[in-house]
Amino acid sequence: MEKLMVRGGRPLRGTVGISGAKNSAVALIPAAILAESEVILDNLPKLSDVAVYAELLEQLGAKVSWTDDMMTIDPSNLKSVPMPNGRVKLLRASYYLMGALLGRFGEAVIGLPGGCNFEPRPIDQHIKGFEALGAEVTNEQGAVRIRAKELRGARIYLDVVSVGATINIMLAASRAKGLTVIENAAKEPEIIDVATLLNSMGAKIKGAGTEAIRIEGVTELHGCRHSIIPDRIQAGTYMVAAAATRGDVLIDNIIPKHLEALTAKLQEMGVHVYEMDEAIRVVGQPRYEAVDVKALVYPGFATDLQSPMTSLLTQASGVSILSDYVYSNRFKHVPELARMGAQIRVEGRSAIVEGTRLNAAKVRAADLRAGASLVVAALTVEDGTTEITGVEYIDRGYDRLVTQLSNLGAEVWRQG
Ligand SMILES: CC(=O)N[C@H]1[C@@H](OP(=O)(O)OP(=O)(O)OC[C@H]2O[C@@H](n3ccc(=O)[nH]c3=O)[C@H](O)[C@@H]2O)O[C@H](CO)[C@@H](O)[C@@H]1O
Ligand SMILES: C=C(OP(=O)(O)O)C(=O)O
Repeated sequence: MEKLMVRGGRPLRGTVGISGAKNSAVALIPAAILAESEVILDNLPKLSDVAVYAELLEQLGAKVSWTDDMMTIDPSNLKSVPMPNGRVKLLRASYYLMGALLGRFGEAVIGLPGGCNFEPRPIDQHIKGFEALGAEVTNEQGAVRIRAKELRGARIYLDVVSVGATINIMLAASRAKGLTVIENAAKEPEIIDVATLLNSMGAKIKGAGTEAIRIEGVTELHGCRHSIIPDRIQAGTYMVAAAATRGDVLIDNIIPKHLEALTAKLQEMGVHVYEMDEAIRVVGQPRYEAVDVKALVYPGFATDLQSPMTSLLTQASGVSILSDYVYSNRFKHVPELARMGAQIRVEGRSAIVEGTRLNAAKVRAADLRAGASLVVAALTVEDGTTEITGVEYIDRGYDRLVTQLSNLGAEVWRQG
């Protein structure tokens, strides 16, 4: 079993360049199959989720070539092949094949998605959206079968603000007849990125990034070239790691506005954070104040940064409370951090963290960001080596993690 080994206690120092965003990439790749000709995606992150998605597109008959950070997708010979099982189960974002295939072929059979399972993650709002567009949706032995004779635009009010449902409805509606309005839409930067790609392909989408998105359906979409936005969650994780190790790191090639909630929280703790046009410098300090954090939908504090932030708050003086209002049970990192000596208790949707020194231990990443949280925690440990298993989760979301951390002076390596 592969492990990530971390010998901590060294302040991170230097510059780290951030790759394209996972959560954009895994939506842009399926979006490309709505086109009749070649789509080129630049600034693509090297992640296992992206590799799985490339294979899924190949199974559907697309020609995919991926070199460095560029992927070319030729969907001209695509078919709506049923995918009830297999690799669709490996990632959460396989649900975007539902919207994309529905838009292109009027039908799709896709197994219920996998990905990180910190708690049940329903897709009822995606289904509600497809049905509003005129599709018939049935559940057949764990796979979702969606069929529409004709997709017609509709007004869809989301009962919960959902990134996935907003994007999935946008994908299908871009080829529906007439106007679709998504109300109570999610506003995450990745949604704007997908709308930008679709508009470059010939779609007519307005309002992405606000709570009302208007999509005027078109009959055909064409190929284009698009550069993926930087990964704000990877960037945020390095910001947190720089603060936790009392380092001095320039996080480069990012959009600082996407990280405003984290920047404000770090400053409230006493971390020195300097925003530049496309970079943020984080300078750690000897003492931090405890703070309360509420994970919310964008532009609130990102739930994907809640677990790494928990590790940082073990390094603050006093008691911090982290509450997650997006995923109320996203605390699989807590028992593992406790093995490292952390003083944390979970009450309802909150983790209550008392500042303390951490020690080396053998721990397991139960999901992607729980893994990131363990890496941040391990980097603070002054003596001994922390062994982290569950590396396959971390590989879903961190591009060349060992190289990036080593370049910042950390002692990190993979074993086994
Ligand atoms: C691939 C991807 O982009 N993943 C991100 C995406 O996941 P994902 O798109 O799956 O998350 P959502 O925004 O849909 O989920 C937000 C909340 O709505 C609930 N919900 C969602 C859909 C639905 O049909 N019904 C329902 O009840 C979820 O259980 C959750 O409590 O946004 C999450 C919230 O920012 C991030 O943690 C994930 O990293
Ligand atoms: C939960 C995450 O990803 P996914 O939705 O792909 O499982 C994440 O990126 O933290």
